[in-house]
Amino acid sequence: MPSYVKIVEVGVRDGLQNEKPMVPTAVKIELIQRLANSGLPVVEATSFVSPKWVPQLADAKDVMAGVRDLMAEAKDVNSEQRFPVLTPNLKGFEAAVEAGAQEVAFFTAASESFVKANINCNIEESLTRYRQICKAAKARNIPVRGYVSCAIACPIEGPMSPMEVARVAKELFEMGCYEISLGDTIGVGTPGTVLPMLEAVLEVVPVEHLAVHFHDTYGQALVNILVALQMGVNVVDSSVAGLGGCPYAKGATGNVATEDVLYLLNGLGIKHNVDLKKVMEAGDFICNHLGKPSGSKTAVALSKITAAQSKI
Ligand SMILES: CC(C)(COP(=O)([O-])OP(=O)([O-])OC[C@H]1O[C@@H](n2cnc3c(N)ncnc32)[C@H](O)[C@@H]1OP(=O)([O-])[O-])[C@@H](O)C(=O)NCCC(=O)NCCSC(=O)C[C@@](C)(O)CC(=O)[O-]
Repeated sequence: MPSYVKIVEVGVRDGLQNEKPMVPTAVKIELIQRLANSGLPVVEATSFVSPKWVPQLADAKDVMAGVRDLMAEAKDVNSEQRFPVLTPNLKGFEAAVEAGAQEVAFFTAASESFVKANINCNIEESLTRYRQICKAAKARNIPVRGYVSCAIACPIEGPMSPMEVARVAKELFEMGCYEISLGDTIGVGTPGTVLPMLEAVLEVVPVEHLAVHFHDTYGQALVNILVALQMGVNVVDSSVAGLGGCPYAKGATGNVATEDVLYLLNGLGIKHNVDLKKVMEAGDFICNHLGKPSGSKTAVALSKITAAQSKI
């Protein structure tokens, strides 16, 4: 089991990208600010994707204007805090760099159908695009993270082969990604499927370069995270208040809630350097704005205790 886990907060990007009503840019920036203030080491800020494909993130450039101030503050206090953005092609990468991004991430999948539906190309074409981004990023000293979606199953094709997940992860690692995030995009995995997938990937990518990204559709995310931790993975993606979903899988819920992951890590005595209370406050802020209840069981339980205590 690792002694420290790095949480990659993806709620502002992965969570909000699925929200239909437009969230004002100022709300997104305040959410990023609140999450950064909780001590989260990585807060994914937005995506430089086509606004026709993801209208909610059409304000990426303006969001980054707010993030630039946070990056300056982080530098002032000598913090390693990072605010990566998603870039699906060279056009997105150039726009992200121009907007001040200091780290980027790109995303492919183990499923041909999902890659086609998500970025309108096949897996090999996506890898070719990403080699171009890696080259451009290396020239500017910009770290690059890679996602493999459908690491367990695809909403269109069904169960995925662990060998194919490993093949794509290896390609991303070899082209220069410092971290590969394995996504159970539709949250169908259990330890029975997560274990063989991780075993296959660990054959080709060193564990210190892996992250896990579980959606919680069937309530299996925490147990899957535990399996990953037991295998030595120490980077976990999560989303404040469990925001999110998958546009291609009806009923798929958001990422595992950051608050729930923190509660698990506290119980295991694993260090994370994040203030759970401040993450809960950030969750309240965005849930109030969206008019939705929190998807975090921990946040709901702890809020009830606090409310009960305030009545005594
Ligand atoms: C990749 C494309 C752009 C291909 O989309 P396309 O339609 O094939 O692109 P194209 O190259 O043919 O260009 C069409 C138009 O898009 C523009 N365009 C082209 N590129 C960009 C760009 N970067 N930024 C802004 N605009 C762009 C381009 O300029 C042109 O504009 P027009 O001439 O028609 O006005 C599109 O499919 C796309 O943006 N997809 C993004 C989908 C997405 O963001 N999905 C969610 C993220 S993945 C995810 O959530 C999973 C993850 C990571 O969380 C892990 C997990 O849970 O599994």
